[in-house]
Amino acid sequence: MSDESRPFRTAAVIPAAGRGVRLGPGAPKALRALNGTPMLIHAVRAMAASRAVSLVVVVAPPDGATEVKHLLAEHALPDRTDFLVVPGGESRQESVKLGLDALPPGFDVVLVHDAARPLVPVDTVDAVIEAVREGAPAVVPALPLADTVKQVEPRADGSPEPVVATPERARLRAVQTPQGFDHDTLVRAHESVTENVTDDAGMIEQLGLPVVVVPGHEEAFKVTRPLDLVLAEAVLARRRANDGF
Ligand SMILES: Nc1ccn([C@@H]2O[C@H](COP(=O)(O)OP(=O)(O)OP(=O)(O)O)[C@@H](O)[C@H]2O)c(=O)n1
Ligand SMILES: C[C@](O)(CO)[C@H](O)COP(=O)(O)O
Repeated sequence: MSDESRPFRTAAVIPAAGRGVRLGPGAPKALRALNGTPMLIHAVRAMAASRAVSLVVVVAPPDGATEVKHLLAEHALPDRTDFLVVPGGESRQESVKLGLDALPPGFDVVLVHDAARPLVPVDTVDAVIEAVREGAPAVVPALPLADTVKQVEPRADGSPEPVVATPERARLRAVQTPQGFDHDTLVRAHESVTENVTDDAGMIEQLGLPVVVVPGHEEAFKVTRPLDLVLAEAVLARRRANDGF
């Protein structure tokens, strides 16, 4: 974390190297269009919308770095933000690590944000950054669950899975991105945790360090399956109607 003699510097790493298998056949998910603009560009704009974010590192599909550089050059983005593009890896975890490795020195706060969450509002981004600046080593935006969740015993043979527990719903949260971190803590986590995790905050938990939650936002949902594309287009249409955006 920075000392008090200089301001915090914040960078965002956007893992965008996934195929999007659950979305169905087509281009890599981050390059597919929402309202005519690639999902990745929406996600980049969402990070650059925060005045605190001075660098965005895009982790591109392994063979797509040149195409992503062209996309960044072709679309309007804030002048105050710098951009870097690096090729990604086999897993989300590996892609985030490659993005972290590309960060120049001098950043105190790092956001990790899925390209697949293109519509996160800037207030959520700023709330995450603020909580890290106030001293939390790791911060996640999250929402309470609408569904009851059952823990099951998976069955390889396809037979009905037995329920083994019903966690108390009031204590569960659905976690979104951007997740925010003290830079050195996140780097240490990516260097030392070898188990597969589904989010970066999970690595911080494995180091035994605290992770705190700030309110997430319903528009920060992840585009995973085809129906999510319908919802994303509807959110953009509502924004256009409300803001002329
Ligand atoms: N090797 C990978 C895999 C995923 N991601 C990124 O991690 C984010 C969250 O992953 P997810 O939504 O699961 O995307 P995919 O892995 O593309 O989806 P699927 O599992 O359906 O293939 C996405 O922005 C995705 O591009 C990545 O950078 N590198
Ligand atoms: C990081 C994440 O978006 C938090 O909810 C999520 O864990 C990514 O999971 P995925 O299975 O790689 O989409």
